[in-house]
Amino acid sequence: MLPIDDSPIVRDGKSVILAMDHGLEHGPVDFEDVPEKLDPAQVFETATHDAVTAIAVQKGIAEGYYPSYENDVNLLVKLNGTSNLWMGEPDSAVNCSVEYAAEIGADAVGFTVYGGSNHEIEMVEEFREIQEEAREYGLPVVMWSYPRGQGLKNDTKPSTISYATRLALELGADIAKVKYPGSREAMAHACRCAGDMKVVMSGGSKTSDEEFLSTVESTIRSGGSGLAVGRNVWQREDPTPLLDGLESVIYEEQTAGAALGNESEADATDAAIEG
Ligand SMILES: O=P(O)(O)OC[C@H]1O[C@](O)(COP(=O)(O)O)[C@@H](O)[C@@H]1O
Repeated sequence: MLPIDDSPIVRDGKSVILAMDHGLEHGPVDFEDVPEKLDPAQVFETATHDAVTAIAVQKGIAEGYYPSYENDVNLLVKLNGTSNLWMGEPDSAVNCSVEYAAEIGADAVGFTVYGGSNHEIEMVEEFREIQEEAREYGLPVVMWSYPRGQGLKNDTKPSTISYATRLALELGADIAKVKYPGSREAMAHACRCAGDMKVVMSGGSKTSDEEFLSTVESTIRSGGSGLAVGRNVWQREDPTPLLDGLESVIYEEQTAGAALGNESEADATDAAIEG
């Protein structure tokens, strides 16, 4: 892994990567409740919030919208992706090279590996190529480490998530993005399995502010380095209050309760120290 604390996608050792590749991965259905967010410029605007250290998008969105925001946001280009129209074993087509991502201004690259899929072997070979090329450009590599496929039905089981972080470490990722395994203990184990590599939590479908910030707090207390989140942020009509909360929980290590204004600053600090 690279020493990436000086990378623009890291702030005080932590990251909040705003993911917006859902139009490809899930389709326009994810935008049904917030049709105005179909305009990528709106999500780039959200990414200008101080809490956000990078926006993660596919090549086409990067080409079209990053030039207007290059002074205000850091860019993570996702190098592979699959649509929900694909009905086969989990796989992800490589649709952008590291060289092209660097050319259009990427500060980092992202790549999905579905460990356990029938396509794991090819995906890992593709990851080798992009990881080594990214080293030449000095670009951090974020692995969307999502074990799934064949017999792997529950992709958030603690043993699956700790395997996901370890797999990312062993294959040379700089940050592993994994689903939350359901408890602080399980997340702490997954982080230990990652050695010194950073682990960020994947956001998941939209939940309440309370539930989401509590899970994020648990991730930070477990040794996690932040999150890569999409729907929980941009599916909110006004994402700013939640991003303010994420800033408190992730960078200031406040409790979720304090971030939501439900407990005093002193209580929050005490809890953070004890935690
Ligand atoms: O494959 P899944 O689990 O449906 O989710 C894929 C999506 O989740 C992410 O990894 C994270 O986004 P969310 O925070 O909205 O879950 C996206 O980058 C991606 O589009």
